[in-house]
Amino acid sequence: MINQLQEKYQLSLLLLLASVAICGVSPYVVSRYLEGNYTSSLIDLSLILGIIVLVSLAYYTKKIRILSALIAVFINVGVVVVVVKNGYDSFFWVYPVFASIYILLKPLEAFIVNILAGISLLLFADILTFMSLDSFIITTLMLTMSAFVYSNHSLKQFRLLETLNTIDDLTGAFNRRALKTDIDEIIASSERRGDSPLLAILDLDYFKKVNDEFGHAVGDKVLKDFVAITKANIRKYDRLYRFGGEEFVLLVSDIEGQQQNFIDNLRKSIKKELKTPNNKSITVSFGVATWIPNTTADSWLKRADKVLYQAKENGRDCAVFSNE
Ligand SMILES: Nc1nc2c(ncn2[C@@H]2O[C@H](COP(=O)(O)OP(=O)(O)OP(=O)(O)O)[C@@H](O)[C@H]2O)c(=O)[nH]1
Repeated sequence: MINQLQEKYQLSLLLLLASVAICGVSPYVVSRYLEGNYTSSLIDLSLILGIIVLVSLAYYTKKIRILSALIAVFINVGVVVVVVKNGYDSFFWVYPVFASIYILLKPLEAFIVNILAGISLLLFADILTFMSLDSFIITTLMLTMSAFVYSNHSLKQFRLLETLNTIDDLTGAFNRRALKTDIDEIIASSERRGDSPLLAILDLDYFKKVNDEFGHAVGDKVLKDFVAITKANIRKYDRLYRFGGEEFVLLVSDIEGQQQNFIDNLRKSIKKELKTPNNKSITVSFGVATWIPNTTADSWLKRADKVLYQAKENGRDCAVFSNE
């Protein structure tokens, strides 16, 4: 979920960057060709074509992070080459290129890439023949540092947005929206790699009684405690989602051969640690369905829900595995 949001955002920025590069650099390809400056025209043309190819690859392969990094290096090398070749005439391209690196990389990475490009300019281009060293250092540093601050701030805002979009604010578990995306991803990766994930629906037993006896605020705290205990007893890559009310979904990535033990241990840990204010154990019923070929998000949830019903019928505080 988180990645998908970021992916879409990054992809739209890449498309914007490609459009700006085409509109901004194309006139120079033509004018330099007409002036007889064929090498510069060819360098500009290569820059445009390279950006188009890399952005198209990002669009079709969705390997956005690595291709963004390649584009960043490509355009920074490009601008150094252009300034080495054309000197003062092309120097001012340094500023928009340095700023656009922040679209492509994380703030610190962009900062480092820009510093390296700045050093390369000093080493390989004759910029000190038309500007002083202080002017070069101060103007490029001011630009890259302002872009760093802005980009860092945007990154923080983006992360906050991701959290608001994917986390249940009462319990801190992932929300239903995140579940939908993650189930689709886990199904796709199981089909590709033959993993054995499982999906379990966890439903607190007699939770209404907790609310009735101790009040809604205590009920809320029990839900939060349940999430904290469950998270502490699952592995790093397993994820817990609030499905609604006192019902949660657990997605366990790859657990071939240990499903029964894993679920039993989790159920027992919750029973041991989750308590009412008068120290009575709160138990949980589990409906568990392992991934099988041709599973869809819907059919997976339905299989788990069906056996959850059986677990409740069997007297609760137990786990039933689907054999469908
Ligand atoms: N405190 C609190 N209660 C909630 C929340 N969401 C749902 N509930 C309560 O959860 C209770 C669910 O009750 P039931 O569906 O009857 O389930 P149960 O009492 O756990 O019984 P079984 O599932 O059959 O064992 C209801 O009383 C809801 O009001 C919440 O966010 N906070």
